[in-house]
Amino acid sequence: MSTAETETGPPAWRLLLTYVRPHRRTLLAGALLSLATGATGLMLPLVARELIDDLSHDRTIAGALLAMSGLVVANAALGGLGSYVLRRTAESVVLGARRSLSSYLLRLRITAVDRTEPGDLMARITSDTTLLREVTTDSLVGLGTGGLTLVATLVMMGLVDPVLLGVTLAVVLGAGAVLGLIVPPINRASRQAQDAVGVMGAALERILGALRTVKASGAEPREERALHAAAEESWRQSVRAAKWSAAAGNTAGLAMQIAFITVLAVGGARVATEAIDVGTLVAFLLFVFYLMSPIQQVVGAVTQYQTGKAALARIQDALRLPAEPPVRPAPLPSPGAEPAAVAFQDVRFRYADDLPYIHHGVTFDVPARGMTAFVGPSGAGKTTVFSLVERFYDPGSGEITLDGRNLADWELASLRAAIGYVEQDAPVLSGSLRDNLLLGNPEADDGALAAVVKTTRLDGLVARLPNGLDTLVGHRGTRLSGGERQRVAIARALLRRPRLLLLDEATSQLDAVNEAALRDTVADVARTTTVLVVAHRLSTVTMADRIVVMDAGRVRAVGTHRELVTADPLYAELAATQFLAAGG
Ligand SMILES: Nc1ncnc2c1ncn2[C@@H]1O[C@H](COP(=O)(O)OP(=O)(O)OP(=O)(O)O)[C@@H](O)[C@H]1O
Repeated sequence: MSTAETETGPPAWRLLLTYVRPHRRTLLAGALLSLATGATGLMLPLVARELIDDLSHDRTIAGALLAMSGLVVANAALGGLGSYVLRRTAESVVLGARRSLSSYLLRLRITAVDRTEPGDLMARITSDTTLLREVTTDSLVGLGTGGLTLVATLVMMGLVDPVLLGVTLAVVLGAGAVLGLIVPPINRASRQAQDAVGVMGAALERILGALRTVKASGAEPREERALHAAAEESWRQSVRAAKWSAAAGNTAGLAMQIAFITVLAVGGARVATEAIDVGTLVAFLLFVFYLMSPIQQVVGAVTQYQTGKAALARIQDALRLPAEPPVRPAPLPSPGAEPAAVAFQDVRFRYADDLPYIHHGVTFDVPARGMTAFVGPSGAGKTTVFSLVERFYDPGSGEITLDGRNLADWELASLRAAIGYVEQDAPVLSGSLRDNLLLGNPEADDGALAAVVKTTRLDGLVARLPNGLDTLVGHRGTRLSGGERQRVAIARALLRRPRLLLLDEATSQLDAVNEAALRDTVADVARTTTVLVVAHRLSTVTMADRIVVMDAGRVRAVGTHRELVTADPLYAELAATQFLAAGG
């Protein structure tokens, strides 16, 4: 996702408000506590003036001292409570953003996933959302409470001495103009720093996902350089943002010092001409001192918002990726449910508008029950057939039906609930063997689990493992062999009691004994379920009820093994080479 994508769409603050809205009451409570803290601070100069007045008129100062002590204690207590409430709210905002973003990412369409780096998406959930914490407390509350305190302080100053207020305002407004120039680069640098964190996440994911290959290829130094480059870019941009933030903070600090000195000089002259008394000057100077905090707060809010805005823009980019509608989980087929029929009618499909067509009018008809094998050279578009049946993608034209009903008319969850899908590279997720098997049907009871473990010949493995089904299989199932992963994937799909089983056969991985056993299992399943197999083995194909021969995105022949060997030269050639040469 490029930085340019942030230029469109609603402003970042609107997204921030969406996350903040559920917490508006606690945020308001925190803001009120902050204001109360500010108010107790504001009252101090007035009491100080009383104290000086009492001293100069030989009155007792006990009352004033007591009031000052009370105000100091109240200031500390309210301040502490306020900052806790605000921090807690900010964490809740982060939680809300993480929840909604992670739910959204789970619903991403596969087309969107094809175009993005998982590592970068991960950074958006982990790192970018974290930045919302400061935006909520520092920016929203800072701007609100700091702004109000600022106005209240200025009003008090105006009441004490309008002339000195004019002097103060002149200095403050001058500083404001300078700040207007300093702030925009903070946003740019922050966005680039966060983008670099995303690049780093993507590079990390790429390396850790294939660490064995990286090591075997001796690619560590190059990959290390790529990682370091991304980390350094983030550092460089963060330092740039820090430089501008520091300049902004110090401009505010400098403005206050100048205001202090100017007020001292002008106020001193006014005391000399008896326009005001010393107590008024001291009170005004204290107000200038108290002005420091809200001004710093407002400046901090504005600079902090630039970082938050950059993070919000990255979150917004992720939320603009195409996603599937939210689904209610659909019930799995009940035992003995009717098998499904599948048909493709003149389907044309390409993975993206700028890519060539993969299917150029694919047509076939698979009746309910039985086994249909898809064969053809590598890249013919066989796996793509399965992706379309699962509605990972939608066809450009033509019609795909399940039970005679267009896939687009199915509720996505019900459609997928009817299907068991075994991918070619048989993904296994980290966690236990049991977690992996139950992934598609968490309700399955121990009996069903044991039965499926037996039919997929995983029982020997389970008996050997130290913790049986509860043994952890490692990241992507690295603690299992390729053949075991394949069998786990098949068991997982079978446990769903699918009405349609899509089996993308692995090109190798199963030994002869297990292969024969699984063939029997699949043949068994095909008696009660519709089974589609992308076949790479002649042994699978010969037992199929029908074979669909695909080549370059078209169906060139349909028939049984016996028919096709004589009727279709490509099939005859594939069969002669046992599918291995072409199926690769
Ligand atoms: N997500 C994707 N984005 C873009 N192109 C893709 C994508 N997936 C597959 N392709 C392309 O689509 C074509 C068909 O792929 P497909 O996986 O359907 O072939 P296949 O017949 O199953 O091949 P094999 O027998 O090697 O598994 C290939 O040329 C591939 O490069």
